[in-house]
Amino acid sequence: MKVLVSDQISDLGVAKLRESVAVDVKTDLTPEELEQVIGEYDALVVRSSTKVTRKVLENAGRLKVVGRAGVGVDNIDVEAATERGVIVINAPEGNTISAAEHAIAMMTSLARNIPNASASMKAGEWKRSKFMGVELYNKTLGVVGMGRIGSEVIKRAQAMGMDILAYDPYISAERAEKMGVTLTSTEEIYRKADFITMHTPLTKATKHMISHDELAIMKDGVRIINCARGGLIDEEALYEALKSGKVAGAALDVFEEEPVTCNPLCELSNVIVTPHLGASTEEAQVNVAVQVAEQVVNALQGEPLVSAVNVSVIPPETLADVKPFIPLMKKLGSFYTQVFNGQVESVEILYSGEIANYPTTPLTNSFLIGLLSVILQETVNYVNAPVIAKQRGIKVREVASKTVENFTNLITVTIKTAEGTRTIAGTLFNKDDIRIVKIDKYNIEVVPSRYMLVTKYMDMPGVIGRFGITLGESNINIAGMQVGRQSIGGEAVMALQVDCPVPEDVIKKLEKLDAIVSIRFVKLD
Ligand SMILES: NC(=O)C1=CN([C@@H]2O[C@H](COP(=O)(O)OP(=O)(O)OC[C@H]3O[C@@H](n4cnc5c(N)ncnc54)[C@H](O)[C@@H]3O)[C@@H](O)[C@H]2O)C=CC1
Ligand SMILES: O=C(O)C(=O)COP(=O)(O)O
Repeated sequence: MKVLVSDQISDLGVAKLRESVAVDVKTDLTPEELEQVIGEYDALVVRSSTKVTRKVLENAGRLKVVGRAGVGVDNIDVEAATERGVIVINAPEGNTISAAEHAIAMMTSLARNIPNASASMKAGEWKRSKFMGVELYNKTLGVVGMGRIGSEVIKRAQAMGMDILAYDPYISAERAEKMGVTLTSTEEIYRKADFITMHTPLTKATKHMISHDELAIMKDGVRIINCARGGLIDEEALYEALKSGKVAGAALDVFEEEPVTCNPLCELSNVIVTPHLGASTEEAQVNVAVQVAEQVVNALQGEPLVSAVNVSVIPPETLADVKPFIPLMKKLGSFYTQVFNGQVESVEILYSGEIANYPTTPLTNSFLIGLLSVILQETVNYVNAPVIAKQRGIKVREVASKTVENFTNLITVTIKTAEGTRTIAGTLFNKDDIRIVKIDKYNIEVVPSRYMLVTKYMDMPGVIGRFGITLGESNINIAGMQVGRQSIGGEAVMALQVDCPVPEDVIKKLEKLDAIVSIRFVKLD
């Protein structure tokens, strides 16, 4: 496995990657050079500078994961990545404090004219009256976006005695109340706030959320801080409002086009600027680089993820409880496809017992990976498994039940096919010991192994003996055996663990034995 790091990240992150994979660090590639070399890599690690476009992804035949050492993924074409089954991972928490502190630093600097006053004094001047400031105390701060960074900004602003008005359509009133914040509309923020700070991602919905109309209703002399993304504010409209004095000042860390070479906003004396430094602290850079490196390695190794943006992830607090079920689900899916025939129409997965308390979508996707990997040449992973299932018209449904008999947890999969309905169920003994406990109507206790023979036969004396002798004559060692039947003399199922693959001619010999109904060779990874 080979990873390309195309933006400057902490050495500790690179070292973490190198523990498991080969790493090339190339931070000065042009977009064209990136398109040329990306085909050699299994993973790409970026910050905000590298643009991971559809074209880059089209050239990335081996790419499995893009890791963003930071929060915003607006420089990555996530839709194109998802279509190609490329996982996009970010490090959402590592730079929260740094970005929040930067926003506060920008607000205080703006209120007290610190950058201009400093530049003036360094130029040999002593002009006290020119740099009259305003207090933050008792002023109203409008916070647009009350996620991780917005919330940390709020705590710090409250400590400075500011009144907060916040807007975030995806935050509950209860959470806002706990933080001592009034949730309101953007309009009220624009009409009432003395300072406005932006903390939403840049999306189609948030692009230019502040433009001429919004600026027009703002308080005269409002001050605006943007340490989120340049595109949230229409820069031309802001320029006019700053020029006219409607907006007294702006503190900008981010710009519509980066890197900035000749942005007119930089020429205005009531604007203070920093070159996208919100996450540029020693602490944040170590945090995000190490976090993303761990996640990229996990993604390459098919391990569960805690912070992917285009995959349902297992929240870190439940990871230890949910993770052991992933191999069970992959094996159930793979086992199903190898044992049963018929075009799959729908899959219903019933999660019963303790597991019903956890987020189960990653487990459902693990089942789909197992189910689809056997029949498809393309790599099936957590990103494209649900997409492929949908494309093939397979309806997938999850059901949860907290009650279950005989087991602590039981996962029962019911599959409707053109040839009838099939059932397969599995569980874990002692936390991670996988068992398939139901195959269709038969209760059985199968230990899934690398090579298996799953046989339906008529339950009568001598069948199992002759089966064993035939395998022995072909030099195939039996490692274990489980049987399940509903009634004496009726149809029964036998699962045999064998030590090596069973060749086709041996299967043919076995099929010819008396009382054998069907035989399937199963290989589980
Ligand atoms: N300047 C810098 O170096 C940095 C900039 N950022 C930027 O800050 C943004 C926010 O980061 P976090 O707080 O960590 O993300 P987050 O995901 O924790 O919070 C974003 C919040 O925005 C809200 N939101 C989404 N759409 C909205 C809308 N239309 N109106 C109002 N609120 C909306 C979400 O509900 C969420 O609560 C990132 O997306 C990134 O673009 C992040 C880190 C560093
Ligand atoms: O994490 C983010 O969203 C940031 O904006 C930080 O960007 P950077 O990694 O410093 O280029």
